[in-house]
Amino acid sequence: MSLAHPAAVPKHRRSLPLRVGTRASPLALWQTRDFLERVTRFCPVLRDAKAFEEHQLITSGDRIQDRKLAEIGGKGLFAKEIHEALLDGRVDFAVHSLKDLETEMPPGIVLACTLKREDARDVLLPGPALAAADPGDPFSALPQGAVIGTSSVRRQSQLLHRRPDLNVVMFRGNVQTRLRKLAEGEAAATLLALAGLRRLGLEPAGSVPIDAEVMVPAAGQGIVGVTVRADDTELHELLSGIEDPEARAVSSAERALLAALDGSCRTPIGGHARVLADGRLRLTGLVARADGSFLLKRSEEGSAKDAIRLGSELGRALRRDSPADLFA
Ligand SMILES: NCc1[nH]cc(CCC(=O)O)c1CC(=O)O
Repeated sequence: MSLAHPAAVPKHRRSLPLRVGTRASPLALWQTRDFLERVTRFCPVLRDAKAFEEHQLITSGDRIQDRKLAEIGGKGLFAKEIHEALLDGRVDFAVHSLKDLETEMPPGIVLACTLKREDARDVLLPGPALAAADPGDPFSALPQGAVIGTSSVRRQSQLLHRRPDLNVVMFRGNVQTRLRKLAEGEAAATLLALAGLRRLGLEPAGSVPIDAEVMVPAAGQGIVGVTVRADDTELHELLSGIEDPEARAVSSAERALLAALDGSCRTPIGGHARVLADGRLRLTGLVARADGSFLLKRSEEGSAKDAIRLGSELGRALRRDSPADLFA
């Protein structure tokens, strides 16, 4: 069956089904199935029930649940096995949370498209024992010494910088697991990505989104990215048809910032770009120490066409003005 569609007429025919690689968490599956629906809308020839085959892959990040990501080697762990399946030809493309993808793709793999961003903000979720947080100032509403569950050094550092009295405890596992721990009182509150909660329909009452310049999100947070083999030009062309140019611009700036900072995965780093009314980009970058004792945050504006340069330059400036040991 041919993949003919309005934007790209394929040069040759390939056989269906197309095999999509995905993690097996409820969020990953939601994102993958949502993506397939979008492709199908864009390319009606794929509306066949058998056009796609879902391959659920277990990654190292899924297997190791008892340690901080920062300690076990960071974000690449959610993608390594998926990249391998792609390079081995076991799958044809793969759907990822962009924030879990390393800034530089392994040789032979390209980021074929980035999808429209869901809300990039982190959200503060108070547990049952806590009154709803004050939307005006979510941090100061937390009681003295409160226990906050998170295993993200980025969230931890920003919290502790504002509230050194808080006690941060490790919270890992998928979104549902963390919500269960919160309900069982393992922490008074937790912080999660709003995007994941919203996609799963789990955005609880009383949760407070925190402005992205107050709690700087992770680069790529809220954006789904799709990878393909670099030599599969036909599929690359098809997938890039549903690219969201704004998501590409903001994520390019954020990921270039992250790459320029080249922190070890233990370094708390945040990056968030948005498009201003005049079409320019505003990028905010953050570097901190995990205990919050050092925190540097800066914003720059620039042309969306130069998103990568904007990110690299802000990243280099932040690096220059931070203690060298953060980048060991
Ligand atoms: N690290 C896990 C992860 N990867 C992507 C998301 C949320 C969805 C997104 O950012 O697109 C989450 C959960 C979280 O951080 O709360």
